Amino acid sequence: MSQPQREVKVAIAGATGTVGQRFICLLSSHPYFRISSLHASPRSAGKAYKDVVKWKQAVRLPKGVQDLVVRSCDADQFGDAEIVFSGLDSDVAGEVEEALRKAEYAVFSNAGNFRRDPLVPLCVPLVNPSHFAIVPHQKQQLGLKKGFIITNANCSTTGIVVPLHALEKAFGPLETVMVTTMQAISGAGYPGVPSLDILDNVVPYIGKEEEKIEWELAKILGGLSDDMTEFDYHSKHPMKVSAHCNRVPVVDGHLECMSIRFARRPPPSPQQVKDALKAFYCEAQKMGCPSAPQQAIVVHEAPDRPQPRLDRHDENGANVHVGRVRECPVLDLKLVVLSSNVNIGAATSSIINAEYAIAKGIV
Ligand SMILES: NC(=O)C1=CN([C@@H]2O[C@H](COP(=O)(O)OP(=O)(O)OC[C@H]3O[C@@H](n4cnc5c(N)ncnc54)[C@H](OP(=O)(O)O)[C@@H]3O)[C@@H](O)[C@H]2O)C=CC1
Ligand SMILES: N[C@@H](CC(=O)OP(=O)(O)O)C(=O)O
Repeated sequence: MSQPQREVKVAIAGATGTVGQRFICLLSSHPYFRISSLHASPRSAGKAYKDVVKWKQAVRLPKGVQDLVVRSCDADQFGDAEIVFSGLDSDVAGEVEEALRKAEYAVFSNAGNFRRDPLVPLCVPLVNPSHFAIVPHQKQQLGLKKGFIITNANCSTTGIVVPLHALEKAFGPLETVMVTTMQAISGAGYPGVPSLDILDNVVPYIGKEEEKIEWELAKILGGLSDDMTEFDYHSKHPMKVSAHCNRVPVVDGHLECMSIRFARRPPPSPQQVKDALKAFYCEAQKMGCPSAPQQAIVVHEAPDRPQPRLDRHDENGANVHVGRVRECPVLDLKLVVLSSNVNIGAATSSIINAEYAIAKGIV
């Protein structure tokens, strides 16, 4: 590919939030996406972006957006944008995204509202952009010409599904996945978890998170029916998944410890697994999506890596880091995964999804 011959106007809904701010950072230097409007709640609408945002990024607020007047999320406020990136709170994302789709916008969402919808792809761009093939059916069912919704996954799901997919590609289906997460506080948005709850502490509960991981993996790792109208949810090889989710006092970067069992006997060795993870090269890379990482999975040999503070900024947070690959005395294999929850776990995934959709002529 695959650079389009034109600039593509994009709007950001939820532009003032944690994910919205990442969208602004990433899109401000994008080769062909151009931010045309910013949208947030009625509390922010009508005011200059710089006056309403609580900017928490470690780079300056880009000049091009400072004075943009924030608009509401009513569909008639999105003008001539072709794509809407949504970092909306899930309390409002359902209604807003539905209205935007109906108004013929291509919506790439981080919110959980449509992930289980049988017409909507749940796409981690390093894993299953092949699911975009259901989009014509989504449009046809709803009587739309251009409007559709594509979501990305929960951020903890995203980190682990990349190596799990690489392992399924190399060694066949997985039978069991057990994962314990240590999730950064930025995952809870802003202001998020009160400092008196999280400092000097670990909170062993994140509402609905375990159920999301346990459900989302099967949709992402599964395929599509031959006629491209239904997801198969990995039903030929049912996979048992169990998750424990914890909030830890780290700003960005979710660390996840995982044990897995393969269907195949004997299972691959740790060395074979490391080789397969290093060799993993995905469709978004092949298509030349500008925001895709060079190395999708970085494998560490040092016994104390990956770590959030040291590894979350690699390739602008667009890749996934794996370490401590070793045999598991209960299942087959265990390893540690680190991913940037605000980048590949959120904004970067939506942006690569949109780049891929453009490369495939879906937008
Ligand atoms: N943080 C993360 O790591 C990840 C987050 N997500 C998902 O992404 C979405 C955004 O998360 P995050 O950025 O953390 O959340 P934040 O709470 O930081 O931001 C929420 C955004 O939604 C806007 N909003 C709130 N209420 C309304 C309303 N009534 N009408 C219109 N806009 C409204 C806010 O605008 P205003 O400032 O005006 O109130 C703000 O821009 C959520 O659905 C979340 O589940 C997914 C993966 C990872
Ligand atoms: N719940 C995640 C972030 C998130 O917003 O996930 P979801 O998009 O599934 O609601 C976390 O706290 O780290």
